[in-house]
Amino acid sequence: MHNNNFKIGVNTEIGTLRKLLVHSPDSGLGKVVPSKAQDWLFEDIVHLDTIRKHEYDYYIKLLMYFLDPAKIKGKLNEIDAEENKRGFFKPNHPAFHNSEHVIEIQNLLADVLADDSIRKKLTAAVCAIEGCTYNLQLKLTNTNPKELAEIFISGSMADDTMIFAPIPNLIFTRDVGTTINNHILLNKPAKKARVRETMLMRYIFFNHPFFAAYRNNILEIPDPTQHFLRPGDEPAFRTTLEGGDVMMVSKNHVLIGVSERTSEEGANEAIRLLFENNVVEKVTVVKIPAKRDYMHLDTVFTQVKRDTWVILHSIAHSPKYNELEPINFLKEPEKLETTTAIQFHKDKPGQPKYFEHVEALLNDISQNDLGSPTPAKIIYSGNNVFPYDSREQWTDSCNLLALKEGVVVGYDRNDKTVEAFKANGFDIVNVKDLVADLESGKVSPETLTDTLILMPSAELSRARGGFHCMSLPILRDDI
Ligand SMILES: NC(=O)NCCC[C@H](N)C(=O)O
Repeated sequence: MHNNNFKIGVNTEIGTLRKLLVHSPDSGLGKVVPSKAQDWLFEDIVHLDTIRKHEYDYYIKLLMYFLDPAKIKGKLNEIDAEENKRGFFKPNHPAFHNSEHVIEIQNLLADVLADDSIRKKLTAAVCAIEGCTYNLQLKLTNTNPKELAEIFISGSMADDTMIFAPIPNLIFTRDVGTTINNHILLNKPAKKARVRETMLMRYIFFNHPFFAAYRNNILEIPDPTQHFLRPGDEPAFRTTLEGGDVMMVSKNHVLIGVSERTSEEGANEAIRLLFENNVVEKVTVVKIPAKRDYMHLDTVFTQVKRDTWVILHSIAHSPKYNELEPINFLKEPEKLETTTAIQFHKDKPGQPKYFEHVEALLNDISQNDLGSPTPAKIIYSGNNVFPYDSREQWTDSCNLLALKEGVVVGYDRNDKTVEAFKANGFDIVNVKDLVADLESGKVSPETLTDTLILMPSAELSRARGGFHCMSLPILRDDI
């Protein structure tokens, strides 16, 4: 059924993207109610038709021109025709694109569920975490795999009856795992709303034929034994790690954010696994303030080119405090908004290296890991002008996806950040114009350089994640 030459391999954040996992907004996003929006980690309720037709579909089109042009080039009019009812974008529709480069998770799940034994096990597991009745479990076990995949993700039966909560954050595929060279590090979510996603992904990675050759390369973070012995639900010592906190910056070097979502314990386990399995030689832990605004490392910076990064200034350089102010003697150091970068080397246990600030780390990656002859250029969120710096970071100005080195995808709403890109010599294009030019042949993915592609964002940004979050790269070219 599938191509046996399926390869995975990512060793930078910016090499030309060849394959990624995505999930298009499913009906579950249209079921988020105001009273649950925060619990389900959405900032607001979203309008399903708009988020799909007027926002996310453009992302799929763009990805197709770059990663799988044969599926789209010359066919755009037909794909967009009213009478085709977006079939190209709907996983269970006969006209669905079924790309093996822009890979829809719901379809991988359906493939895995076609196996009777896996369907039984996974249905039992989902029913256990969602507290379903045994009768419902039997009914689900006997449901057609494609329909069942949709139910597991949306939380609703085909007749629209809700049987459990949706998992609307599955659109943020970044967070479920990370490709590190030819290994996959699975997440261990901090938030309850993301637990079912993780379980579905575990079954996919361990059972889908695409990943058959890599089964021994899947790294799972265990809980330490003493975890079970602690009284109560002690959140302070939980071992958690979410993919948005992991960045594969160069062949031998991974960044791990310790954040609202990834704990020190989670980072510790990940480092141990990466070193024991000889996956990389260096891991740098970047500790950022644990707050909702920052959530994951990729919400405060991402890489654009080997010598260019976009970052929130207060993360790049921890705010300077007036040491005469009493407040600095009253607060615990960790409650101050400081950010630290600590590098661990596989061959130098117990001898971490400290960076003066995050910008120094980024410069070290650009020059020493990636061979940039000139120091790193830093583009700041909101052009580093108050209050646009934090406003635009909140709407993902720092959360860009590189389609290739220098060509990045971001939201159209972060005006000051866009100005900063322009000032740094980047072309700014609107995705609608770009898609038209890619279709007509006026522009080609190969010739595009130094460009920020602006995407419509009014609804997507309410879900609190950008295109870095909405992508799980599994194959990139070396740079
Ligand atoms: N890597 C990311 O920062 N992902 C964004 C996740 C947004 C989602 N609403 C969440 O809070 O988990």
